[in-house]
Amino acid sequence: MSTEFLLEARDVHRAFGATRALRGASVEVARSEILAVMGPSGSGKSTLLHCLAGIYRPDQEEIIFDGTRVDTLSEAKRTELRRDAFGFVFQFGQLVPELTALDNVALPLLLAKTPRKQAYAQAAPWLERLGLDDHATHRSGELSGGQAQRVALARALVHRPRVLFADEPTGALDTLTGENVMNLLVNAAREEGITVVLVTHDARVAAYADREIVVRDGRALTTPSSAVA
Ligand SMILES: Nc1ncnc2c1ncn2[C@@H]1O[C@H](COP(=O)(O)OP(=O)(O)OP(=O)(O)O)[C@@H](O)[C@H]1O
Repeated sequence: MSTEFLLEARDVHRAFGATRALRGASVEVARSEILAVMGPSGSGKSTLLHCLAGIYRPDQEEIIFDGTRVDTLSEAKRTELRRDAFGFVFQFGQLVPELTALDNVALPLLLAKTPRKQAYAQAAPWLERLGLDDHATHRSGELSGGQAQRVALARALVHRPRVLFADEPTGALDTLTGENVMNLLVNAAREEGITVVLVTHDARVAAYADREIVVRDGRALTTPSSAVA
């Protein structure tokens, strides 16, 4: 099995009842690449991200991560893979509002049974790195949208994932705040060599990526120009 790419979808199909969200989507993501996934609303972008991330199991064909078939793994193994190798940033609602910013960042490590002291020692520098050290003890429900998204980013990166999956990470933010979050996301990914799959509607956000693909009618097209027809 080829390990040239870190992550691949090969001819992936996925339906929800009568809705055929993916109809033979194929995509290859190189190591340390930042890939933007664009396309119209309802075209299958989020479904593709969920399949690549081992959240949804495709109805047909393959997802391969680092040379291993993900779609045939047990639910428990896919959960383990997501926890250990992947990080996630979504548009909304990822933080536990009652917990402080620092607790939220430490949470994935605590859930992975990292000793408490070590988890907090690992989490604190991420808040600092994302310009949030003054907000470490604030409850996340009290943060602004941009601050909350930076905490979510710190939480997604704290265990040094191999792949960061970001689904409209700036979708709820104003332009300037969104740019700030994207700069932090891209810089952190480049410094850590983390591969990024970034779903976005916004061409300005996609411009941060190394490459973009367009999803249309459940299939992935490799260049925007080929999507026009
Ligand atoms: N959990 C689900 N249950 C039922 N239908 C779903 C589900 N998830 C997605 N769909 C349907 O599958 C199709 C593709 O949805 P998906 O969310 O992947 O598109 P998208 O390109 O990410 O859209 P958007 O840009 O609007 O978020 C849509 O018709 C959607 O309604």
